[in-house]
Amino acid sequence: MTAAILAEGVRRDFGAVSGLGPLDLTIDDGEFVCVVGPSGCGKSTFLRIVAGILRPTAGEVTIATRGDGKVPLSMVFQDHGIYPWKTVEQNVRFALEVNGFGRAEARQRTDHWLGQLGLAEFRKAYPSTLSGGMRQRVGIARAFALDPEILLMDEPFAALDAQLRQVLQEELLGLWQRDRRTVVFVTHSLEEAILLGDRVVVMSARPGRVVRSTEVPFERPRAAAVRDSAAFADLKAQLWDCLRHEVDAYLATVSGGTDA
Ligand SMILES: Nc1ncnc2c1ncn2[C@@H]1O[C@H](COP(=O)(O)OP(=O)(O)OP(=O)(O)O)[C@@H](O)[C@H]1O
Repeated sequence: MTAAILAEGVRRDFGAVSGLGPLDLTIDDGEFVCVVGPSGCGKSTFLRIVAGILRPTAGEVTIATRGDGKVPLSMVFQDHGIYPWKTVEQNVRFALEVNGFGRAEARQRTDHWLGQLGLAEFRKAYPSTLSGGMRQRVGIARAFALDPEILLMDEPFAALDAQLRQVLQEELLGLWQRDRRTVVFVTHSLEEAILLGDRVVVMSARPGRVVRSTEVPFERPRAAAVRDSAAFADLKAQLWDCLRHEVDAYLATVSGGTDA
């Protein structure tokens, strides 16, 4: 299998602060990888480097796509990343049109995804009039509508209520099972990571490196009920053992006030 994303020795410093790495990670074409790690370890920084919106201080990320989609790569940001001066509908349609979708297809995809995300009746609303969770749904609708070959998601469901989160997790699983796009999904929830991912990557405390990479053994298609199995609980406990060590390291730096 070919690598869709190959990260080699990727580091990013912010002034005197080492934000990330060196990080090495290979993500296969069509693989769904979930990334967990303590707060501030560099998860968003890594995604932004993969997305090409931030340069690494050292190292390299190589992206290889199949070329069978109109959009090679798209990202759902933690802070929504939507335009405040465009309506909900315009935010989604504009992204499609600038990425080469014709007007009719852009309209059809916009309608479909606004409907899927419960935003149809808010299509004419401006983002400032929406709740944080709704703004996040606009960002998700836009990314899903683009159907990119590589989808980068930075805690996309964190601001949503539990029910909507579950609906969208299942929607994302369904989409992925149909098209096998490459997905890199950052989350604070181990449960979400195990439910969705082919693999869970645990990052160290800042500057984040990969400390564990574990295949998720549950068969696809996967439903939310897999969460109730003993094997799920067991895997979650194993990953938490590893993650807790890194969270403790992070807490020690915060309470010690060190910056190294
Ligand atoms: N523009 C910036 N200027 C200065 N420091 C930055 C900048 N962006 C990120 N950092 C620092 O780099 C480190 C990694 O940040 P990043 O946001 O990637 O972490 P994260 O793992 O995504 O955090 P969280 O889980 O809290 O969202 C943090 O210590 C952060 O403060």
